[in-house]
Amino acid sequence: MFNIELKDVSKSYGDNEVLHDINLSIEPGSFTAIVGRSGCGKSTLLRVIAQLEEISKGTLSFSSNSGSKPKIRIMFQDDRLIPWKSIIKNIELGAINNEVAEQSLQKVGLIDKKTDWPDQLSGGQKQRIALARALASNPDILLFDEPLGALDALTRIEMQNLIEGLWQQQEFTSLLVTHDVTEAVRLADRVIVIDKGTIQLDEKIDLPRPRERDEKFTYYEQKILNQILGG
Ligand SMILES: Nc1ncnc2c1ncn2[C@@H]1O[C@H](COP(=O)(O)OP(=O)(O)OP(=O)(O)O)[C@@H](O)[C@H]1O
Repeated sequence: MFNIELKDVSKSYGDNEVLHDINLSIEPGSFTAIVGRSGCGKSTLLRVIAQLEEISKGTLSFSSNSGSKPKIRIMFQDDRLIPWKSIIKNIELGAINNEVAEQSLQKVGLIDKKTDWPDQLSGGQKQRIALARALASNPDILLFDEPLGALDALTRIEMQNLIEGLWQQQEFTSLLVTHDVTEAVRLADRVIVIDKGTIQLDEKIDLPRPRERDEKFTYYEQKILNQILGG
């Protein structure tokens, strides 16, 4: 299990400094949500952690007892399935073998779709397949870049429950970028609010699971929303 450590991390695109001196330590197996206004740098932070972007300043490190490198997977708003491969073949791309791919498909409840083509599935089903593909590789760290943003409200809640359940089972470290504060409070142990490339609020969510939208839940929602809107 890996600790993710960012020290004084900045990221610029030309003259545009998108992240400024970010200091962040993320514990192994934790679930962190990153929220903030559009364009505040959420996705950039995720891509930096995924090492899809080079940082301009500071250090990013992953520490563990084993000394090995973490396996990091990322899930996007679009499913990124390969249209000319069947569902099971898509999942096998992430899996060690066929058996693991089938288990993963079972976990997301779509084993009966294994010989279908991506085009034959709904948007919600395709996102479940994308999740199955990411999980089939048994990642240490799973990054979610607004993966539920295009789904209808009911499918979204179903997916949230699925992600929560699988995270509890497989114990990977989760980082979720979302616009939806309710989603962040429902899923995360910790919610980070970013504005203008810096961390404005780092809130521990101290609620039992599964979470109910009770008084304490709405307290967190309101506090986080106020920070985003007022910050
Ligand atoms: N590849 C890039 N080249 C240049 N500028 C970029 C690049 N990627 C992002 N940016 C800029 O960095 C800033 C932050 O973008 P980012 O995608 O991280 O924001 P975000 O908070 O995820 O936004 P949204 O919620 O709208 O997805 C924006 O001003 C954006 O234009």
